Amino acid sequence: MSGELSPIDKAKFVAAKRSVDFVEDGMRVGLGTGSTAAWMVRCLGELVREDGLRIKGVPTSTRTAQLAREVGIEVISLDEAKWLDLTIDGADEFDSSLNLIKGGGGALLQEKIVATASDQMIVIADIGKQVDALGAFPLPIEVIPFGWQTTQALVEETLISMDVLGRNSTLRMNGQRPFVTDEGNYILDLHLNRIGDARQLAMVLNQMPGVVENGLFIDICDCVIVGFGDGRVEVRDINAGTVEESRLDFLEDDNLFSDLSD
Ligand SMILES: O=C[C@H](O)[C@H](O)[C@H](O)COP(=O)(O)O
Repeated sequence: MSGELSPIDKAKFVAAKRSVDFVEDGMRVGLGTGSTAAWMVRCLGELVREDGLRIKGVPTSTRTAQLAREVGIEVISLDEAKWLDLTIDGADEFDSSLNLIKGGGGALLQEKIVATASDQMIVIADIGKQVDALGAFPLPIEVIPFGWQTTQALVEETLISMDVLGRNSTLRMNGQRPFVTDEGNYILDLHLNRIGDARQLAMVLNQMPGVVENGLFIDICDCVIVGFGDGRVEVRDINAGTVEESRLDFLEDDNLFSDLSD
């Protein structure tokens, strides 16, 4: 039951639950990837099945596509949708300007394409993801497998010359083999500790041959919904400059939450 869930899981759940209030009938919705986004997909599925909500979902990974179909959401490709009303996704870090690090689950490339093709991007996160400066979470960059070590050396040399990085990047592994993204690429995690100029870093990284995309999301997120372990939720809208607080008191009664807690 719900009592067995950690405060972080409760925080993720309440942020996800609040986010589906922003989904309206007929919308084309980008569906993020990760543990927080998975709660959101389940909450949306419940609305589809029980309230007759009609939406089309564009998943950002094969994992999310599978979950969305399982819970009853109609899945279409981004090319079928062409443009999206809203994307809801998790994040590994967010700062006060709502710039993000994403890609802890390796889905940054599709996530960035989908979020950029949306009228609005809402991030859902537990309060532990909030930082003063991005970079404590290792910054993922997606690289082409061909010559990846040469790309890694180029990245490191360039960042050392910018005083951003010591020789400290790692190839993400899946057991004994490199982790492979949905697009067939590898991930390098850059251990930066603190990123001074995230906008400049994002541009420099994407200019390097072999780098497909980086996990910095600059000026893409419009709103973050922050969940707390006690059921409190804050909706922070960067464009409106507003913070709306509420509390979800349903934790013990919520069917979906109880089901997932078992
Ligand atoms: O590649 C993965 C995504 O960027 C996730 O949204 C991010 O890693 C956050 O995941 P979680 O909600 O599991 O912390």
